[in-house]
Amino acid sequence: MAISLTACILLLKEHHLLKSSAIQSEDAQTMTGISYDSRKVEGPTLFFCKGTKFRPIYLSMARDKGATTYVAEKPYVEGNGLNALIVTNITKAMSILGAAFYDFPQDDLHVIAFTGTKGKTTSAYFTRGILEAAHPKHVALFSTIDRIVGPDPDQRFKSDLTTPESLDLFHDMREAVDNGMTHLVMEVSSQAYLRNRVFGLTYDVGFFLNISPDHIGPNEHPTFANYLHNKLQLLVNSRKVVINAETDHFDEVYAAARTTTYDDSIYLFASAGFQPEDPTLPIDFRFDSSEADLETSKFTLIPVTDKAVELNIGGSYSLSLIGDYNESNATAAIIGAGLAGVDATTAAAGIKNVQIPGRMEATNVAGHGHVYVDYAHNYASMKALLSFLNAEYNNPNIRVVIGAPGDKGVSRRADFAKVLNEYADEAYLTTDDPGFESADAIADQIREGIDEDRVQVKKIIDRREAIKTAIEDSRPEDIVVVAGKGADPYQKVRGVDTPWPKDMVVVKEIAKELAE
Ligand SMILES: CC(=O)N[C@H]1[C@@H](OP(=O)(O)OP(=O)(O)OC[C@H]2O[C@@H](n3ccc(=O)[nH]c3=O)[C@H](O)[C@@H]2O)O[C@H](CO)[C@@H](O)[C@@H]1O[C@H](C)C(=O)N[C@@H](C)C(=O)N[C@H](CCC(=O)O)C(=O)O
Ligand SMILES: Nc1ncnc2c1ncn2[C@@H]1O[C@H](COP(=O)(O)OP(=O)(O)OP(=O)(O)O)[C@@H](O)[C@H]1O
Repeated sequence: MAISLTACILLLKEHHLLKSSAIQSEDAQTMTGISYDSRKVEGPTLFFCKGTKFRPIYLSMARDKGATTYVAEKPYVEGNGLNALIVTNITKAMSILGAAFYDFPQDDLHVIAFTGTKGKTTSAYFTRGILEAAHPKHVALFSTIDRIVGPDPDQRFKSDLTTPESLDLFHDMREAVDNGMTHLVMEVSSQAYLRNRVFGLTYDVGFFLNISPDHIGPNEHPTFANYLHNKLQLLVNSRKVVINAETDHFDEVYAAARTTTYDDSIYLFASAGFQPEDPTLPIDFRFDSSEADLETSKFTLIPVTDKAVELNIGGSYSLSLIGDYNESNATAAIIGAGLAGVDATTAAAGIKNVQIPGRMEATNVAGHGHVYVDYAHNYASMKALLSFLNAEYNNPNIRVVIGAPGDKGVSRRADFAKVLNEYADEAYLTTDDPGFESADAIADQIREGIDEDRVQVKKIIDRREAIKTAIEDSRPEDIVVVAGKGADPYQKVRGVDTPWPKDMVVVKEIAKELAE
Protein backbone atom coordinates (compact mmCIF):
# COMPACT_ATOMS: atom_id res chain seq x y z
CA MET A 1 0.00 0.00 0.00
CA ALA A 2 1.21 3.50 -0.72
CA ILE A 3 0.07 7.05 -1.29
CA SER A 4 1.73 9.91 -3.13
CA LEU A 5 2.10 13.40 -1.77
CA THR A 6 0.26 14.72 -4.83
CA ALA A 7 -2.71 12.43 -4.11
CA CYS A 8 -2.77 13.60 -0.48
CA ILE A 9 -2.85 17.25 -1.52
CA LEU A 10 -5.55 16.67 -4.13
CA LEU A 11 -7.75 14.69 -1.72
CA LEU A 12 -7.39 17.24 1.07
CA LYS A 13 -8.22 20.07 -1.35
CA GLU A 14 -11.21 18.17 -2.72
CA HIS A 15 -12.60 17.87 0.81
CA HIS A 16 -11.75 21.49 1.67
CA LEU A 17 -9.46 20.33 4.45
CA LEU A 18 -6.10 21.76 3.34
CA LYS A 19 -5.08 25.05 4.99
CA SER A 20 -1.50 25.13 3.71
CA SER A 21 1.33 22.90 2.64
CA ALA A 22 5.11 23.11 2.84
CA ILE A 23 6.94 20.73 0.54
CA GLN A 24 10.51 20.16 1.69
CA SER A 25 11.74 17.17 -0.14
CA GLU A 26 11.17 16.50 -3.82
CA ASP A 27 12.48 12.95 -3.52
CA ALA A 28 10.08 11.95 -0.72
CA GLN A 29 6.91 11.95 -2.74
CA THR A 30 5.56 8.48 -1.98
CA MET A 31 4.70 7.14 1.46
CA THR A 32 4.55 3.39 2.04
CA GLY A 33 3.38 3.70 5.65
CA ILE A 34 0.61 5.63 7.41
CA SER A 35 0.29 6.13 11.18
CA TYR A 36 -0.96 8.28 14.06
CA ASP A 37 1.38 6.54 16.48
CA SER A 38 5.12 7.32 16.43
CA ARG A 39 5.84 3.93 18.00
CA LYS A 40 4.53 2.22 14.90
CA VAL A 41 6.34 4.29 12.25
CA GLU A 42 8.65 2.35 9.93
CA GLY A 43 10.22 3.93 6.85
CA PRO A 44 8.63 6.57 4.58
CA THR A 45 5.42 7.28 6.47
CA LEU A 46 2.56 9.75 6.40
CA PHE A 47 2.28 10.73 10.08
CA PHE A 48 -0.75 12.33 11.75
CA CYS A 49 -0.36 14.58 14.78
CA LYS A 50 -3.66 13.94 16.54
CA GLY A 51 -5.19 13.50 19.95
CA THR A 52 -5.63 15.30 23.23
CA LYS A 53 -2.54 13.57 24.59
CA PHE A 54 -0.41 14.25 21.50
CA ARG A 55 3.07 15.63 22.31
CA PRO A 56 5.36 17.26 19.66
CA ILE A 57 8.10 14.85 20.68
CA TYR A 58 6.05 12.10 19.01
CA LEU A 59 6.58 13.90 15.71
CA SER A 60 10.35 13.99 16.33
CA MET A 61 10.22 10.27 17.04
CA ALA A 62 8.22 9.66 13.87
CA ARG A 63 10.72 11.68 11.84
CA ASP A 64 13.64 9.73 13.34
CA LYS A 65 11.94 6.49 12.32
CA GLY A 66 11.50 7.56 8.70
CA ALA A 67 8.30 9.61 8.44
CA THR A 68 8.59 11.94 5.44
CA THR A 69 5.33 13.92 5.69
CA TYR A 70 3.22 15.02 8.61
CA VAL A 71 -0.39 16.13 8.76
CA ALA A 72 -1.42 18.44 11.61
CA GLU A 73 -3.73 21.30 12.46
CA LYS A 74 -0.72 23.60 13.03
CA PRO A 75 2.95 23.55 12.01
CA TYR A 76 5.49 22.07 14.46
CA VAL A 77 9.20 22.91 14.58
CA GLU A 78 9.75 19.23 15.35
CA GLY A 79 8.54 18.63 11.77
CA ASN A 80 11.27 20.76 10.19
CA GLY A 81 12.72 18.93 7.20
CA LEU A 82 9.47 17.01 6.61
CA ASN A 83 6.71 17.84 4.17
CA ALA A 84 3.90 19.49 6.12
CA LEU A 85 0.20 19.32 5.31
CA ILE A 86 -1.67 21.69 7.60
CA VAL A 87 -5.36 20.90 7.74
CA THR A 88 -8.52 22.33 9.23
CA ASN A 89 -9.53 19.05 10.86
CA ILE A 90 -7.01 16.34 11.61
CA THR A 91 -9.42 13.44 12.19
CA LYS A 92 -11.35 14.14 8.99
CA ALA A 93 -8.07 14.35 7.06
CA MET A 94 -6.97 11.06 8.60
CA SER A 95 -10.11 9.26 7.49
CA ILE A 96 -10.00 10.62 3.93
CA LEU A 97 -6.30 9.82 3.47
CA GLY A 98 -6.60 6.49 5.29
CA ALA A 99 -9.30 5.28 2.89
CA ALA A 100 -7.12 6.29 -0.09
CA PHE A 101 -3.94 4.73 1.38
CA TYR A 102 -5.70 1.37 1.78
CA ASP A 103 -7.23 1.77 -1.70
CA PHE A 104 -10.87 2.11 -0.68
CA PRO A 105 -11.45 -1.45 0.63
CA GLN A 106 -15.10 -0.63 1.42
CA ASP A 107 -15.81 -0.69 -2.32
CA ASP A 108 -15.12 -4.46 -2.32
CA LEU A 109 -17.34 -5.25 0.66
CA HIS A 110 -21.08 -5.29 1.25
CA VAL A 111 -21.09 -3.19 4.41
CA ILE A 112 -23.90 -3.47 6.98
CA ALA A 113 -23.68 -1.01 9.87
CA PHE A 114 -25.56 -0.83 13.18
CA THR A 115 -26.03 2.05 15.54
CA GLY A 116 -28.20 2.27 18.64
CA THR A 117 -27.75 2.71 22.37
CA LYS A 118 -28.39 -0.99 22.90
CA GLY A 119 -28.31 -4.09 20.74
CA LYS A 120 -25.53 -3.20 18.28
CA THR A 121 -23.27 -6.11 19.20
CA THR A 122 -26.15 -8.57 19.45
CA SER A 123 -27.64 -7.56 16.10
CA ALA A 124 -24.21 -7.59 14.46
CA TYR A 125 -23.52 -11.14 15.71
CA PHE A 126 -26.97 -12.30 14.59
CA THR A 127 -26.42 -10.78 11.14
CA ARG A 128 -23.02 -12.36 10.80
CA GLY A 129 -24.45 -15.72 11.91
CA ILE A 130 -27.01 -15.57 9.10
CA LEU A 131 -24.62 -14.28 6.44
CA GLU A 132 -22.08 -16.97 7.34
CA ALA A 133 -24.78 -19.58 6.74
CA ALA A 134 -25.21 -18.13 3.25
CA HIS A 135 -21.54 -17.31 2.54
CA PRO A 136 -19.39 -19.48 4.81
CA LYS A 137 -16.01 -17.97 5.72
CA HIS A 138 -16.71 -14.75 3.83
CA VAL A 139 -18.16 -12.48 6.49
CA ALA A 140 -16.04 -10.02 8.46
CA LEU A 141 -17.20 -8.51 11.77
CA PHE A 142 -16.05 -5.34 13.53
CA SER A 143 -17.71 -5.39 16.95
CA THR A 144 -17.13 -4.20 20.50
CA ILE A 145 -16.02 -7.71 21.41
CA ASP A 146 -13.82 -8.72 18.53
CA ARG A 147 -12.80 -8.03 14.98
CA ILE A 148 -12.88 -10.85 12.47
CA VAL A 149 -10.93 -10.08 9.30
CA GLY A 150 -10.63 -13.56 7.83
CA PRO A 151 -11.70 -17.19 8.16
CA ASP A 152 -8.71 -18.40 10.21
CA PRO A 153 -8.49 -18.26 14.02
CA ASP A 154 -5.48 -15.93 13.84
CA GLN A 155 -7.57 -13.49 11.81
CA ARG A 156 -9.78 -12.80 14.81
CA PHE A 157 -8.71 -10.46 17.63
CA LYS A 158 -10.09 -8.51 20.60
CA SER A 159 -11.35 -5.00 19.91
CA ASP A 160 -10.09 -2.00 21.83
CA LEU A 161 -12.89 0.28 20.64
CA THR A 162 -16.38 -0.42 19.30
CA THR A 163 -15.52 1.47 16.12
CA PRO A 164 -11.78 1.77 15.62
CA GLU A 165 -9.78 4.84 14.66
CA SER A 166 -10.15 5.50 10.90
CA LEU A 167 -6.66 4.29 9.98
CA ASP A 168 -7.24 1.03 11.86
CA LEU A 169 -10.68 0.69 10.35
CA PHE A 170 -9.48 0.98 6.75
CA HIS A 171 -6.45 -1.19 7.53
CA ASP A 172 -8.71 -3.96 8.86
CA MET A 173 -11.12 -3.59 5.95
CA ARG A 174 -8.19 -4.02 3.55
CA GLU A 175 -7.10 -7.17 5.43
CA ALA A 176 -10.64 -8.49 5.23
CA VAL A 177 -10.81 -7.94 1.47
CA ASP A 178 -7.36 -9.47 0.94
CA ASN A 179 -8.48 -12.48 3.03
CA GLY A 180 -11.41 -13.04 0.68
CA MET A 181 -14.18 -11.50 2.78
CA THR A 182 -17.14 -10.27 0.74
CA HIS A 183 -19.36 -8.91 3.53
CA LEU A 184 -18.65 -6.77 6.58
CA VAL A 185 -20.97 -6.33 9.55
CA MET A 186 -19.89 -3.47 11.79
CA GLU A 187 -21.00 -1.48 14.80
CA VAL A 188 -20.81 2.28 14.54
CA SER A 189 -20.73 4.14 17.84
CA SER A 190 -21.85 7.76 18.12
CA GLN A 191 -18.33 8.47 19.34
CA ALA A 192 -17.06 7.28 15.96
CA TYR A 193 -18.97 10.12 14.29
CA LEU A 194 -18.03 12.64 16.97
CA ARG A 195 -14.37 11.76 16.40
CA ASN A 196 -14.62 11.41 12.59
CA ARG A 197 -13.49 7.78 12.68
CA VAL A 198 -15.89 6.98 9.83
CA PHE A 199 -15.80 10.34 8.05
CA GLY A 200 -16.50 9.81 4.34
CA LEU A 201 -17.45 6.14 4.77
CA THR A 202 -20.78 5.01 3.33
CA TYR A 203 -22.68 1.78 4.02
CA ASP A 204 -24.84 -0.47 1.89
CA VAL A 205 -27.32 -0.77 4.76
CA GLY A 206 -27.49 1.26 7.96
CA PHE A 207 -29.60 0.39 11.02
CA PHE A 208 -30.95 2.64 13.72
CA LEU A 209 -31.96 0.36 16.60
CA ASN A 210 -32.84 2.69 19.46
CA ILE A 211 -31.67 5.66 21.49
CA SER A 212 -31.80 6.47 25.18
CA PRO A 213 -29.69 8.82 27.31
CA ASP A 214 -26.14 7.44 27.68
CA HIS A 215 -22.57 8.37 26.78
CA ILE A 216 -23.04 11.95 27.92
CA GLY A 217 -20.26 13.56 29.91
CA PRO A 218 -16.52 14.26 29.84
CA ASN A 219 -14.75 12.50 26.91
CA GLU A 220 -18.10 11.65 25.33
CA HIS A 221 -21.06 13.76 24.18
CA PRO A 222 -21.70 17.19 25.72
CA THR A 223 -25.50 16.83 25.46
CA PHE A 224 -28.18 14.33 24.47
CA ALA A 225 -28.86 16.41 21.33
CA ASN A 226 -25.22 15.96 20.33
CA TYR A 227 -25.47 12.19 21.00
CA LEU A 228 -28.58 11.89 18.82
CA HIS A 229 -27.10 14.09 16.09
CA ASN A 230 -24.02 11.89 15.84
CA LYS A 231 -26.06 8.69 15.76
CA LEU A 232 -28.22 10.09 12.95
CA GLN A 233 -25.16 10.50 10.74
CA LEU A 234 -25.18 6.76 10.10
CA LEU A 235 -28.53 7.07 8.32
CA VAL A 236 -27.36 9.98 6.22
CA ASN A 237 -24.43 7.85 5.04
CA SER A 238 -26.36 4.65 4.22
CA ARG A 239 -27.77 3.69 0.83
CA LYS A 240 -30.54 1.65 2.44
CA VAL A 241 -31.84 2.33 5.91
CA VAL A 242 -33.65 0.17 8.47
CA ILE A 243 -35.25 1.80 11.49
CA ASN A 244 -36.87 0.37 14.60
CA ALA A 245 -40.19 2.27 14.53
CA GLU A 246 -40.42 1.84 18.32
CA THR A 247 -37.32 3.88 19.03
CA ASP A 248 -37.58 7.02 21.12
CA HIS A 249 -37.17 10.16 18.97
CA PHE A 250 -38.57 8.24 16.01
CA ASP A 251 -39.74 11.40 14.21
CA GLU A 252 -36.25 12.92 14.18
CA VAL A 253 -34.70 9.60 13.16
CA TYR A 254 -37.16 9.05 10.31
CA ALA A 255 -36.80 12.64 9.13
CA ALA A 256 -32.99 12.29 9.01
CA ALA A 257 -33.32 9.14 6.92
CA ARG A 258 -35.81 10.73 4.53
CA THR A 259 -33.63 13.77 3.83
CA THR A 260 -31.08 11.60 2.03
CA THR A 261 -32.83 8.31 1.20
CA TYR A 262 -35.86 7.58 -0.98
CA ASP A 263 -38.80 5.96 0.79
CA ASP A 264 -38.38 2.77 -1.23
CA SER A 265 -34.97 2.27 0.41
CA ILE A 266 -36.19 2.87 3.96
CA TYR A 267 -37.53 -0.11 5.92
CA LEU A 268 -39.36 0.18 9.22
CA PHE A 269 -39.98 -2.61 11.70
CA ALA A 270 -41.90 -2.94 14.98
CA SER A 271 -43.42 -5.54 17.28
CA ALA A 272 -46.90 -6.82 16.40
CA GLY A 273 -48.67 -4.86 19.11
CA PHE A 274 -47.01 -1.51 18.51
CA GLN A 275 -49.35 1.36 17.57
CA PRO A 276 -47.47 4.27 15.96
CA GLU A 277 -48.68 7.79 16.70
CA ASP A 278 -49.33 8.19 12.98
CA PRO A 279 -51.50 5.21 11.96
CA THR A 280 -50.50 5.68 8.27
CA LEU A 281 -46.82 5.08 9.06
CA PRO A 282 -45.69 2.41 6.55
CA ILE A 283 -44.27 -0.23 8.89
CA ASP A 284 -42.74 -2.86 6.60
CA PHE A 285 -42.19 -5.69 9.06
CA ARG A 286 -43.86 -6.77 12.28
CA PHE A 287 -42.47 -9.41 14.63
CA ASP A 288 -44.88 -11.40 16.72
CA SER A 289 -43.53 -13.19 19.76
CA SER A 290 -44.86 -16.70 20.27
CA GLU A 291 -42.50 -17.71 23.09
CA ALA A 292 -39.84 -15.78 25.00
CA ASP A 293 -38.89 -17.84 28.02
CA LEU A 294 -35.73 -19.01 29.75
CA GLU A 295 -34.96 -21.65 27.12
CA THR A 296 -35.64 -19.99 23.82
CA SER A 297 -37.29 -17.13 21.96
CA LYS A 298 -39.64 -17.94 19.12
CA PHE A 299 -41.30 -15.36 16.92
CA THR A 300 -42.85 -14.85 13.52
CA LEU A 301 -41.58 -12.20 11.14
CA ILE A 302 -44.47 -10.79 9.15
CA PRO A 303 -43.80 -8.76 6.00
CA VAL A 304 -46.51 -6.12 5.68
CA THR A 305 -45.68 -3.96 2.66
CA ASP A 306 -44.95 -5.07 -0.91
CA LYS A 307 -41.29 -4.22 -0.64
CA ALA A 308 -41.06 -6.27 2.55
CA VAL A 309 -42.75 -9.28 0.92
CA GLU A 310 -40.22 -9.11 -1.94
CA LEU A 311 -37.36 -9.89 0.46
CA ASN A 312 -38.67 -13.42 1.11
CA ILE A 313 -37.76 -13.49 4.79
CA GLY A 314 -41.18 -13.83 6.40
CA GLY A 315 -41.71 -16.88 8.64
CA SER A 316 -40.92 -18.48 12.00
CA TYR A 317 -37.64 -17.95 13.78
CA SER A 318 -36.14 -19.34 16.94
CA LEU A 319 -33.21 -17.96 18.98
CA SER A 320 -31.06 -19.62 21.58
CA LEU A 321 -30.09 -16.23 23.05
CA ILE A 322 -32.82 -15.54 25.59
CA GLY A 323 -34.23 -12.10 26.51
CA ASP A 324 -37.40 -10.81 24.84
CA TYR A 325 -35.57 -7.69 23.56
CA ASN A 326 -33.42 -9.98 21.42
CA GLU A 327 -36.41 -10.59 19.14
CA SER A 328 -36.14 -6.96 18.06
CA ASN A 329 -32.37 -7.33 17.52
CA ALA A 330 -32.98 -10.54 15.56
CA THR A 331 -35.63 -8.89 13.38
CA ALA A 332 -33.13 -6.19 12.44
CA ALA A 333 -30.52 -8.82 11.62
CA ILE A 334 -32.89 -10.85 9.46
CA ILE A 335 -33.90 -7.75 7.49
CA GLY A 336 -30.21 -6.90 7.02
CA ALA A 337 -29.51 -10.38 5.73
CA GLY A 338 -32.62 -10.25 3.53
CA LEU A 339 -31.37 -7.03 1.95
CA ALA A 340 -28.13 -8.88 1.20
CA GLY A 341 -30.12 -11.55 -0.66
CA VAL A 342 -30.51 -14.25 2.02
CA ASP A 343 -33.84 -16.13 2.15
CA ALA A 344 -35.97 -17.15 5.16
CA THR A 345 -34.77 -20.76 5.36
CA THR A 346 -31.10 -19.79 5.42
CA ALA A 347 -31.79 -16.94 7.82
CA ALA A 348 -33.63 -19.23 10.26
CA ALA A 349 -30.83 -21.80 10.16
CA GLY A 350 -28.13 -19.13 10.55
CA ILE A 351 -29.60 -17.30 13.52
CA LYS A 352 -30.93 -20.11 15.68
CA ASN A 353 -27.71 -21.11 17.43
CA VAL A 354 -25.99 -17.74 17.69
CA GLN A 355 -24.60 -17.09 21.18
CA ILE A 356 -22.74 -13.94 22.14
CA PRO A 357 -19.94 -13.80 24.71
CA GLY A 358 -21.07 -12.03 27.89
CA ARG A 359 -24.71 -11.73 26.84
CA MET A 360 -27.14 -13.75 28.99
CA GLU A 361 -24.60 -16.34 30.10
CA ALA A 362 -26.34 -18.45 32.74
CA THR A 363 -25.48 -21.08 35.34
CA ASN A 364 -27.05 -22.58 38.46
CA VAL A 365 -24.95 -22.82 41.63
CA ALA A 366 -25.82 -25.90 43.68
CA GLY A 367 -27.64 -24.89 46.85
CA HIS A 368 -27.76 -21.25 45.71
CA GLY A 369 -29.45 -19.18 43.01
CA HIS A 370 -29.55 -18.94 39.23
CA VAL A 371 -26.69 -16.72 38.12
CA TYR A 372 -26.75 -14.55 34.98
CA VAL A 373 -23.72 -12.72 33.63
CA ASP A 374 -24.72 -9.96 31.26
CA TYR A 375 -23.14 -6.92 29.64
CA ALA A 376 -26.08 -4.64 30.57
CA HIS A 377 -24.47 -1.40 31.68
CA ASN A 378 -26.90 1.46 31.26
CA TYR A 379 -30.46 2.20 32.31
CA ALA A 380 -32.19 0.84 29.18
CA SER A 381 -30.29 -2.44 29.12
CA MET A 382 -30.53 -3.02 32.88
CA LYS A 383 -34.26 -2.38 32.73
CA ALA A 384 -34.68 -4.72 29.74
CA LEU A 385 -32.68 -7.44 31.47
CA LEU A 386 -34.18 -7.17 34.97
CA SER A 387 -37.76 -6.80 33.78
CA PHE A 388 -37.37 -9.91 31.59
CA LEU A 389 -35.96 -11.98 34.48
CA ASN A 390 -38.52 -10.57 36.90
CA ALA A 391 -41.37 -11.63 34.61
CA GLU A 392 -39.91 -15.04 33.71
CA TYR A 393 -39.19 -16.04 37.30
CA ASN A 394 -42.44 -14.52 38.54
CA ASN A 395 -41.15 -11.73 40.74
CA PRO A 396 -38.18 -13.50 42.33
CA ASN A 397 -35.68 -12.11 44.81
CA ILE A 398 -33.13 -10.36 42.56
CA ARG A 399 -29.58 -9.72 43.73
CA VAL A 400 -27.50 -7.49 41.46
CA VAL A 401 -23.71 -7.17 41.49
CA ILE A 402 -22.97 -3.85 39.86
CA GLY A 403 -20.45 -1.01 39.56
CA ALA A 404 -20.14 1.94 37.20
CA PRO A 405 -17.16 2.95 35.07
CA GLY A 406 -14.93 5.89 35.87
CA ASP A 407 -14.09 8.79 33.53
CA LYS A 408 -17.23 8.39 31.44
CA GLY A 409 -20.99 7.78 31.48
CA VAL A 410 -21.39 9.59 34.81
CA SER A 411 -25.19 9.62 34.44
CA ARG A 412 -25.19 5.82 34.72
CA ARG A 413 -24.57 6.06 38.45
CA ALA A 414 -27.96 7.66 39.13
CA ASP A 415 -29.57 5.49 36.44
CA PHE A 416 -28.36 2.28 38.09
CA ALA A 417 -29.81 3.42 41.41
CA LYS A 418 -33.13 4.05 39.66
CA VAL A 419 -33.29 0.64 38.00
CA LEU A 420 -32.18 -1.09 41.22
CA ASN A 421 -35.02 0.68 43.07
CA GLU A 422 -37.42 -0.64 40.42
CA TYR A 423 -36.34 -4.29 40.28
CA ALA A 424 -33.63 -5.35 42.76
CA ASP A 425 -33.94 -6.64 46.29
CA GLU A 426 -30.21 -6.64 47.09
CA ALA A 427 -27.45 -4.59 45.46
CA TYR A 428 -23.76 -5.47 45.76
CA LEU A 429 -21.91 -2.31 44.78
CA THR A 430 -18.47 -3.03 43.40
CA THR A 431 -15.74 -2.16 40.89
CA ASP A 432 -16.26 -1.84 37.13
CA ASP A 433 -13.50 -0.13 35.10
CA PRO A 434 -12.88 2.72 37.57
CA GLY A 435 -10.16 4.28 35.40
CA PHE A 436 -8.72 7.32 37.12
CA GLU A 437 -11.61 7.59 39.60
CA SER A 438 -12.07 5.83 42.93
CA ALA A 439 -14.27 2.72 42.69
CA ASP A 440 -15.29 3.36 46.28
CA ALA A 441 -16.47 6.90 45.50
CA ILE A 442 -18.35 5.68 42.41
CA ALA A 443 -20.12 3.05 44.53
CA ASP A 444 -21.10 5.77 47.01
CA GLN A 445 -22.55 7.84 44.17
CA ILE A 446 -24.69 4.90 43.05
CA ARG A 447 -25.73 4.32 46.66
CA GLU A 448 -26.89 7.94 47.06
CA GLY A 449 -29.80 7.26 44.69
CA ILE A 450 -30.81 3.88 46.15
CA ASP A 451 -33.90 3.70 48.32
CA GLU A 452 -32.43 1.57 51.11
CA ASP A 453 -35.85 0.92 52.60
CA ARG A 454 -36.57 -1.03 49.46
CA VAL A 455 -33.13 -2.37 48.37
CA GLN A 456 -30.53 -3.80 50.76
CA VAL A 457 -27.07 -2.53 49.87
CA LYS A 458 -23.64 -4.06 50.44
CA LYS A 459 -20.57 -2.20 49.23
CA ILE A 460 -17.80 -4.70 48.42
CA ILE A 461 -15.20 -3.07 46.21
CA ASP A 462 -13.32 -6.29 45.39
CA ARG A 463 -15.43 -7.58 42.47
CA ARG A 464 -14.65 -11.22 43.15
CA GLU A 465 -15.71 -10.86 46.79
CA ALA A 466 -18.88 -9.05 45.74
CA ILE A 467 -19.83 -11.85 43.34
CA LYS A 468 -19.01 -14.46 46.00
CA THR A 469 -21.09 -12.74 48.67
CA ALA A 470 -24.08 -12.35 46.33
CA ILE A 471 -23.96 -16.05 45.45
CA GLU A 472 -23.46 -17.11 49.08
CA ASP A 473 -26.39 -14.94 50.16
CA SER A 474 -28.68 -16.37 47.48
CA ARG A 475 -31.25 -19.11 48.02
CA PRO A 476 -31.99 -21.64 45.25
CA GLU A 477 -35.04 -19.70 44.06
CA ASP A 478 -33.14 -16.37 43.85
CA ILE A 479 -31.64 -14.68 40.82
CA VAL A 480 -28.12 -13.28 40.93
CA VAL A 481 -27.29 -10.86 38.11
CA VAL A 482 -23.62 -10.03 37.60
CA ALA A 483 -23.94 -6.95 35.44
CA GLY A 484 -21.78 -4.64 33.43
CA LYS A 485 -18.69 -6.47 32.24
CA GLY A 486 -20.09 -9.41 30.31
CA ALA A 487 -17.06 -11.23 28.89
CA ASP A 488 -14.59 -8.33 29.34
CA PRO A 489 -11.21 -9.85 30.16
CA TYR A 490 -9.85 -6.78 31.97
CA GLN A 491 -10.58 -3.96 34.40
CA LYS A 492 -9.49 -0.47 33.31
CA VAL A 493 -7.59 0.92 36.30
CA ARG A 494 -5.58 4.19 36.09
CA GLY A 495 -4.91 3.85 32.37
CA VAL A 496 -3.95 0.18 32.57
CA ASP A 497 -6.00 -2.75 31.30
CA THR A 498 -5.63 -5.00 34.35
CA PRO A 499 -6.40 -8.64 33.47
CA TRP A 500 -9.72 -9.94 34.82
CA PRO A 501 -10.67 -13.62 34.43
CA LYS A 502 -14.18 -12.68 33.08
CA ASP A 503 -17.27 -12.70 35.28
CA MET A 504 -18.53 -16.17 34.30
CA VAL A 505 -15.13 -17.72 34.99
CA VAL A 506 -15.20 -16.14 38.46
CA VAL A 507 -18.76 -17.37 39.03
CA LYS A 508 -17.77 -20.92 38.10
CA GLU A 509 -14.69 -20.82 40.36
CA ILE A 510 -16.87 -19.68 43.25
CA ALA A 511 -19.45 -22.37 42.49
CA LYS A 512 -16.67 -24.96 42.66
CA GLU A 513 -15.35 -23.58 45.96
CA LEU A 514 -18.85 -23.66 47.46
CA ALA A 515 -19.34 -27.25 46.33
CA GLU A 516 -16.10 -28.44 48.00
C1 LIG B 1 -12.46 10.32 23.90
C2 LIG B 1 -11.98 9.35 22.86
O1 LIG B 1 -12.76 8.70 22.20
N1 LIG B 1 -10.66 9.25 22.76
C3 LIG B 1 -10.06 8.32 21.79
C4 LIG B 1 -9.03 9.07 20.96
O2 LIG B 1 -8.17 9.71 21.83
P1 LIG B 1 -7.38 10.97 21.31
O3 LIG B 1 -7.63 11.24 19.86
O4 LIG B 1 -7.56 12.08 22.26
O5 LIG B 1 -5.98 10.33 21.33
P2 LIG B 1 -4.97 10.26 22.49
O6 LIG B 1 -4.83 8.83 22.82
O7 LIG B 1 -5.20 11.26 23.55
O8 LIG B 1 -3.77 10.87 21.62
C5 LIG B 1 -2.47 10.58 21.79
C6 LIG B 1 -1.88 10.45 20.40
O9 LIG B 1 -0.48 10.37 20.54
C7 LIG B 1 -0.02 9.24 19.86
N2 LIG B 1 1.20 8.74 20.51
C8 LIG B 1 1.16 8.36 21.82
C9 LIG B 1 2.33 7.88 22.42
C10 LIG B 1 3.54 7.81 21.67
O10 LIG B 1 4.59 7.41 22.14
N3 LIG B 1 3.49 8.21 20.37
C11 LIG B 1 2.36 8.68 19.78
O11 LIG B 1 2.38 9.02 18.61
C12 LIG B 1 -1.17 8.26 19.93
O12 LIG B 1 -1.09 7.30 18.91
C13 LIG B 1 -2.36 9.20 19.73
O13 LIG B 1 -2.60 9.45 18.37
O14 LIG B 1 -8.33 8.17 20.12
C14 LIG B 1 -7.69 7.08 20.81
C15 LIG B 1 -7.06 6.18 19.75
O15 LIG B 1 -6.19 6.91 18.97
C16 LIG B 1 -8.72 6.28 21.56
O16 LIG B 1 -8.07 5.22 22.27
C17 LIG B 1 -9.45 7.17 22.54
O17 LIG B 1 -10.53 6.40 23.08
C18 LIG B 1 -10.69 6.45 24.50
C19 LIG B 1 -9.67 5.55 25.18
C20 LIG B 1 -12.11 5.95 24.83
O18 LIG B 1 -12.35 5.41 25.90
N4 LIG B 1 -13.05 6.14 23.98
C21 LIG B 1 -14.44 5.73 24.22
C22 LIG B 1 -15.23 6.86 24.85
C23 LIG B 1 -15.08 5.34 22.89
O19 LIG B 1 -14.61 5.72 21.83
N5 LIG B 1 -16.14 4.57 22.97
C24 LIG B 1 -16.91 4.18 21.81
C25 LIG B 1 -18.10 3.31 22.24
C26 LIG B 1 -19.17 4.12 22.86
C27 LIG B 1 -20.48 3.31 22.79
O20 LIG B 1 -20.56 2.22 23.44
O21 LIG B 1 -21.40 3.73 22.09
C28 LIG B 1 -16.10 3.27 20.86
O22 LIG B 1 -16.33 3.38 19.63
O23 LIG B 1 -15.37 2.41 21.37
N1 LIG C 1 -32.68 -4.05 21.98
C1 LIG C 1 -32.31 -3.95 23.25
N2 LIG C 1 -32.98 -3.14 24.11
C2 LIG C 1 -32.60 -3.03 25.41
N3 LIG C 1 -31.56 -3.71 25.95
C3 LIG C 1 -30.87 -4.52 25.14
C4 LIG C 1 -31.21 -4.68 23.76
N4 LIG C 1 -30.33 -5.55 23.20
C5 LIG C 1 -29.49 -5.90 24.18
N5 LIG C 1 -29.80 -5.31 25.35
C6 LIG C 1 -29.09 -5.37 26.65
O1 LIG C 1 -27.91 -4.59 26.48
C7 LIG C 1 -26.74 -5.37 26.71
C8 LIG C 1 -25.70 -5.01 25.69
O2 LIG C 1 -26.18 -5.44 24.41
P1 LIG C 1 -25.27 -5.22 23.14
O3 LIG C 1 -23.87 -5.53 23.50
O4 LIG C 1 -25.89 -5.92 22.00
O5 LIG C 1 -25.44 -3.64 22.95
P2 LIG C 1 -24.43 -2.58 22.35
O6 LIG C 1 -25.29 -1.56 21.68
O7 LIG C 1 -23.43 -3.23 21.50
O8 LIG C 1 -23.78 -2.00 23.67
P3 LIG C 1 -22.43 -1.08 23.86
O9 LIG C 1 -22.54 0.10 22.97
O10 LIG C 1 -22.51 -0.69 25.28
O11 LIG C 1 -21.27 -1.95 23.52
C9 LIG C 1 -27.19 -6.81 26.62
O12 LIG C 1 -26.34 -7.62 27.39
C10 LIG C 1 -28.62 -6.74 27.11
O13 LIG C 1 -28.65 -6.76 28.51
